[in-house]
Amino acid sequence: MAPKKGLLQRLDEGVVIGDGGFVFALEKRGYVKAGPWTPEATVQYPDAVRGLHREFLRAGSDVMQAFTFYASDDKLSNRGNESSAKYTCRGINDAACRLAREVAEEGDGLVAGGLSQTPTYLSGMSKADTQKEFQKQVDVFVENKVDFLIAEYFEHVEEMEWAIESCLKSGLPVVASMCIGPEGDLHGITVEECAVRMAKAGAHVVGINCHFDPFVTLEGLKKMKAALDAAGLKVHLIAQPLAFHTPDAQKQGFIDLPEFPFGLEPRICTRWDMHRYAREAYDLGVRYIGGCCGFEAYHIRAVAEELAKERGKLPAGSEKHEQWAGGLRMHTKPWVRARAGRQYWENLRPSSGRPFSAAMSKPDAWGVTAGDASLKQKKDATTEEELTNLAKSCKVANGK
Ligand code: MET
Ligand SMILES: [Zn+2]
Repeated sequence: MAPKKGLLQRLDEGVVIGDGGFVFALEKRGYVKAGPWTPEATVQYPDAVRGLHREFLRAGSDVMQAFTFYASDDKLSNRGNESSAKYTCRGINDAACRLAREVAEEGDGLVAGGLSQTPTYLSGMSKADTQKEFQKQVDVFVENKVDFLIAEYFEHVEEMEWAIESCLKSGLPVVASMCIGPEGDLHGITVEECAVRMAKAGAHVVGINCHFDPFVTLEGLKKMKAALDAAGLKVHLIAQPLAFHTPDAQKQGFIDLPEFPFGLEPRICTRWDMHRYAREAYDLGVRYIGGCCGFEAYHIRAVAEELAKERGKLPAGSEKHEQWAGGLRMHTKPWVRARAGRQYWENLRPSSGRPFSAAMSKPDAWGVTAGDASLKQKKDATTEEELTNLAKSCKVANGK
């Protein structure tokens, strides 16, 4: 058997499809707790994690991202989290790598180990302290022989540069993806400068994940591309946006919207939104195209179907999904059979079914970020008194 092609060769030759949102999907299924959003499920519920990898593989994902989001030791022991003590940082990351590899081997998938932003940085601690947390995860990724590393969900380019430096020591290809939009990072660095700094730090692929919808994300990527081209920096681009519409989000993205995280459902993108996203991303020159929170397997399948010509194949999951609603030709009712075509779904404006819902919300906009005292993290659980004080500043809870 020919050896597997690596990430960079695949990107040079064509398009690579990423996976979808693990913490969000597994939270809904009952295996991840919203709040800490840590991935101890790799040890507690390996079947659930394995099953989700399989769904994405069947939908067309070329990459199995090991479920190591927020699996730095400091996050696993933040605000009363007992996952570090119970399962250990090493145990959770190691199990994640094994599960991803197991499923990747069932197809032609690549395995990525992932780092994300840390409470250590958010608390204003040093580069050495922050990199110590990264190193614990990178060591496990190297031992498990992952195919590449992905530093994702960073909202400050400074912490991202530190993560890239830690990743590069492994000798593996490094993907760097920030959760920022067209307005740039949370310390006021423009999206253009973030891209240039990630590339200069040595990342092989740079871009954006999470926090914004596919189309806002692509606006950010357009700016990144222009800045990279102007600086003569040759790197590939990655997009892994939300599957929620966020036209009203500000700098801090969807976590600032009042519906985050338990009332976002009316904003979910359709599979047809994802066709448009995949096409626009490809046309912009993005070659690593995937998803983040809210992306389920059918969203990834839509990306794979839109890019079927470019990839020379359809995903296995298309067995149960004829292109452009073709399966509806088998429907019993004539008005539903009439919908068996591309034009119908491209012209549809779906309604929300909620008569008193507005199209947009007002973000919370507390305006604090790393360096602010209110963002200092701690190991102790949040107290009742702290909660009561926080609720006083909360508009929705006070009926405003
Ligand atoms: N790759 C991570 C996941 O899907 C990214 C989460 S962003 C909050 O869980
Ligand atoms: Zn996300």
